[in-house]
Amino acid sequence: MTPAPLRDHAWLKIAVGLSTSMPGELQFRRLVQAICEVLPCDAVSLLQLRDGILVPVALQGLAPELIGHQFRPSEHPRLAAILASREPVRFPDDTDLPDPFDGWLAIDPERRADVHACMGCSLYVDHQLVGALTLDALTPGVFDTVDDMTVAAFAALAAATLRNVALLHSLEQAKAQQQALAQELVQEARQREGELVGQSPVLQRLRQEIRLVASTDLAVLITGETGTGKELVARTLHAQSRRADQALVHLNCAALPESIAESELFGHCKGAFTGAVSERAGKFELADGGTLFLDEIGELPLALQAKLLRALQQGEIQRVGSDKLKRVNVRLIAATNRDLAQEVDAGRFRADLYHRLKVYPIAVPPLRAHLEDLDHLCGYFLQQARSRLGVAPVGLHPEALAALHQYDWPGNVRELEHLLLRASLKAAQQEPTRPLIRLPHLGLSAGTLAPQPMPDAQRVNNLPGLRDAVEQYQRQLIEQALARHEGNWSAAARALQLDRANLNRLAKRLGLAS
Ligand SMILES: Nc1ncnc2c1ncn2[C@@H]1O[C@H](COP(=O)(O)OP(=O)(O)OP(=O)(O)O)[C@@H](O)[C@H]1O
Repeated sequence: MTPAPLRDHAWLKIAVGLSTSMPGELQFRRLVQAICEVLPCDAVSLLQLRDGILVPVALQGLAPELIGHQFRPSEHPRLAAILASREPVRFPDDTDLPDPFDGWLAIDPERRADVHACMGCSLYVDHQLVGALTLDALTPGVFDTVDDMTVAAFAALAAATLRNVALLHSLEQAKAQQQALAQELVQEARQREGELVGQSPVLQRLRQEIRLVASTDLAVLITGETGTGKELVARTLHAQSRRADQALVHLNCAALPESIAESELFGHCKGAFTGAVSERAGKFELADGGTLFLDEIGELPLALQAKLLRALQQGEIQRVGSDKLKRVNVRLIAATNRDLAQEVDAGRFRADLYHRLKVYPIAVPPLRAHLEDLDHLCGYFLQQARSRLGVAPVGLHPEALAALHQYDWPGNVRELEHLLLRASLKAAQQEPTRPLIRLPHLGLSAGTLAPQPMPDAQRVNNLPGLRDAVEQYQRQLIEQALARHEGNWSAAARALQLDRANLNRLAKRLGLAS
């Protein structure tokens, strides 16, 4: 066929459609319109193969309601023949094979005319069958003048359009998935947002600091011993910031094998390394608009520290395997129980990153520095334990509370939380209706208890008599034995070389048992 100027125009329109991201439906429609302009046909259909069924995605010259139909190739021999061939297929005008579009031509509103001339071409993308293009006309023999090359060129364009639209669709899906994931993280952050319990001056100051820095976008470095509540402080800070409606993305740098650390932080492209089977966003991208919480930052490998610094300085990240930079707007909160200044001196942490992170340092105090909050914290965790274990309200014997006040809490608030959970379980097992945590339930051996300081006045004026001192010593020995044998009175009696009844009597007299 000799291409006419109008026809050149049609090719151009298709090419422009392919190079833009116009909606899929529109691209398909433009394509079939252009084919009708170039070729002498009355009807064109572009069919997409979905799970073995041909589904019309664009029609020209055919009844519009056909768009909702589905065509099983096994029920339509002409379509089956088109799919079975890599070359354009022409059907003789007098073929016995029924045409799927008989009676559906739009120029025949009575739906009476049968299609006379018919041809079609299968569509392939990367050697994969993706659909079919069909051309129909009422005039017999009209396609005899159309050469295979022109039809094959249209088929290639149709296949490219199908691929283009599928690609755009999957990109949109990936974006939607990413947004859904970010939203999930926001929800999770809200659910896990605990309450910072305590009214001591130390905690009041901590709360003030959180409030002060929350309203800014400054990087915050939270330091403190393990279990002091650094993560809780980070969550509270995010919840009080203007990013509260966006994600708080948590990354524990200590649990990050060096080999995947970069991809976890910055994401990767498909094929960037073995196992990178698909494109994946990193934590930085997921936190875009929100907060990235890097826990245990002191454990981040040196090589990654340099990349993190660059991302913070430039506000741009690069997925592993990609040469494109992506702008991100992320507020960083980092936490560590290491002395980062010391790590810098030892050459294990970059000084420039350290200074960048500690724009606003917050030190979370150890529990022994705010023991005034202990009663309040106990109440809070006992209530939590009760609902977690599904038991009756759990009480705390004054002696047990006194022992908790004597302990020096190397594991801080987390240790208290776990200890009370364990003790609640033991107490509820012994007294299900009115569980009461007693000294032995705590499992604290006397050796771990710090000596209780005696008030000065008592020390001078109120020295214990011998009897009191002996009783105190007996009490201590019994408590130790009970703690060592997890509250088992018979085992404790054996360890103390007493019989069980004598131990009971003695314990009652000393106020250790009722
Ligand atoms: N003041 C507090 N009020 C209520 N709960 C607290 C408080 N401080 C800590 N907790 C609780 O103690 C547990 C440990 O806290 P968190 O995980 O925040 O500690 P961390 O300092 O981040 O520990 P690590 O350094 O080991 O990661 C959590 O369950 C937390 O909710």
